Amino acid sequence: MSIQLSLQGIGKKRHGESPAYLFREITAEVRSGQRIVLLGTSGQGKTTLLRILSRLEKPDEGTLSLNGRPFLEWKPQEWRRRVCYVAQQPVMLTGTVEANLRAVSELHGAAFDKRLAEECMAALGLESLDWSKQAADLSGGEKQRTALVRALLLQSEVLLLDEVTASLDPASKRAAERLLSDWAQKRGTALIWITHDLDQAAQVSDFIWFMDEGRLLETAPAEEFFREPSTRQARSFIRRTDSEGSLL
Ligand SMILES: Nc1ncnc2c1ncn2[C@@H]1O[C@H](COP(=O)(O)OP(=O)(O)OP(=O)(O)O)[C@@H](O)[C@H]1O
Repeated sequence: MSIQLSLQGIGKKRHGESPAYLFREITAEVRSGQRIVLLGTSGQGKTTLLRILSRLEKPDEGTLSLNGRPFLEWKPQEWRRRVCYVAQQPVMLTGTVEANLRAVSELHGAAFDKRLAEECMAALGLESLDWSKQAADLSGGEKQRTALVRALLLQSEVLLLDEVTASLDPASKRAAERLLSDWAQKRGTALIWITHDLDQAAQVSDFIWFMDEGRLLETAPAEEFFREPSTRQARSFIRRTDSEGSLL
């Protein structure tokens, strides 16, 4: 499998004048079709890291490369088409559901694949949603699923998923997990997925990245991570998360 995205010594300083780092020395590789779950307690900087990976924020240290080409050699929009960030709070554009679904292809001058959009909407239980409805009038869960489909239609090489099932009911959550895993397997899209739900993490991951104390402390095959985490911090994280259900 080819390496798609490479992170070399990525660091981000804390806001303000403080010389302290939110995280640093993040080095890892992401290969085609890998399903990676990014775990860690609140405030470790998981969202910030994903935003750096899609170039919505700049790192203070280190470099990224995509398919062997350093990030500064890519136009930001070209990069973001390939490394797509899906936020926890879906941002709906003004206009209809259909306008939202078409927005991505319009932005990138590509043909709109209506059939693919219909298939994805149906896979997420939105087959009867009226596409002429104003996106602003959708429920939270409908918005989250529509935003996910809109991102899938970009057909990026890497999808960065920030708690994208947080406002879904259990059946819709399972449907999203299935769709995204199938998507990774069939298309070779790599997924980096933040979740606080350890059952979901075990379900949707091949690899776990675990952040703590401002570092990427573990990168391990998921089965190995859950069976025998190699750091005291990860053991304690799993114990606490298991006993509390989640660590929001
Ligand atoms: N330069 C910075 N960029 C982003 N966040 C920063 C920075 N400096 C300090 N912070 C703080 O660090 C935390 C990082 O938040 P972030 O959402 O990235 O973490 P997270 O691990 O995803 O948390 P959660 O699991 O709660 O979503 C926030 O409390 C933020 O205010």
